[in-house]
Amino acid sequence: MSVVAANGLTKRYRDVTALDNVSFTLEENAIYGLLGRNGAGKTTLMQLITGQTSATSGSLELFGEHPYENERALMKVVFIKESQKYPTAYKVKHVLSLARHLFPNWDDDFAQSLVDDFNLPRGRDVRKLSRGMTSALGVTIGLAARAPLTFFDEPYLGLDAVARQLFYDRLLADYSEHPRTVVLSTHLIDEVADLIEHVLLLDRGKLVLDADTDELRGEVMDATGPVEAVDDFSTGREVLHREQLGGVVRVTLRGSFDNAERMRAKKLAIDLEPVSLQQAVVRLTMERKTDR
Ligand SMILES: Nc1ncnc2c1ncn2[C@@H]1O[C@H](COP(=O)(O)OP(=O)(O)OP(=O)(O)O)[C@@H](O)[C@H]1O
Repeated sequence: MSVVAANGLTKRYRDVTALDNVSFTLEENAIYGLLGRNGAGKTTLMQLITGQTSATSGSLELFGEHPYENERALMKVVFIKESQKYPTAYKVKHVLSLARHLFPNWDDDFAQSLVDDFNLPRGRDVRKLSRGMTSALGVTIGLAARAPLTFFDEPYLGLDAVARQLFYDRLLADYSEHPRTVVLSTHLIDEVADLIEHVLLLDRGKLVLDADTDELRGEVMDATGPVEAVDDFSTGREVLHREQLGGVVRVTLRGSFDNAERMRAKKLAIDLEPVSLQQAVVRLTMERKTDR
């Protein structure tokens, strides 16, 4: 059984179609990157899966059940967002004890070690935490909850680079000991590129990419060389981007590049280079734009 199964999922708000006929599954024990530009529909999708809103049409299953107002299914989920609000007059330690009661798989030792790692002041009122400390508290809860399905909706925006790296390291180490399904929604794509195994890319409500990260890396390449040779080599491949300077052109291509093809590129004096995940995502979303 898939952890999440969405079929033809659509969410409309008056004149905005936030999600448009989206179908995908989230499987057990994998780290997903939920990517897309501002307003692409990422938060809406996470809100639907976590039962915070209902779909206009389409079907959605969470652990085989309908998520809306379904406590049993939702017990298995933790959703951490950037602007997380906590009860007023709560101190950090109170938030942690609340979390201990909310999440069945909560690991208190792990939570305490994260509090130390992030230098969180246990006795401080949550309203008086800095932005970064608030993010660190969210990250601590999201990790220590060890929920079978964990969502991080950019909760680490306030974290500095060192703290973000700490988060990635702790996530990876804990995930390898306690595998679960993790969804990271982020704009810092290159930072998480080595972490995410699968990419879901939304573009204006549509799911434009649902691919394993490694496969994607192998199928999006920059080819640079003499115009005629590159144009010849591009035939049969999707051209995501093209830049020409005099007689030299660089194109971003999507397709398969086996050894024979790489040899052919070499013979044609074409320099073939894989693009970063961030670059691939930028090209894929920009290409859609010029499509319309
Ligand atoms: N409650 C709402 N009422 C009306 N429109 C909404 C509502 N929530 C979201 N939208 C619209 O739906 C679209 C998708 O928004 P969503 O927050 O899901 O995007 P996102 O990918 O999470 O964006 P970001 O990266 O900026 O956080 C946007 O056009 C947004 O304005």
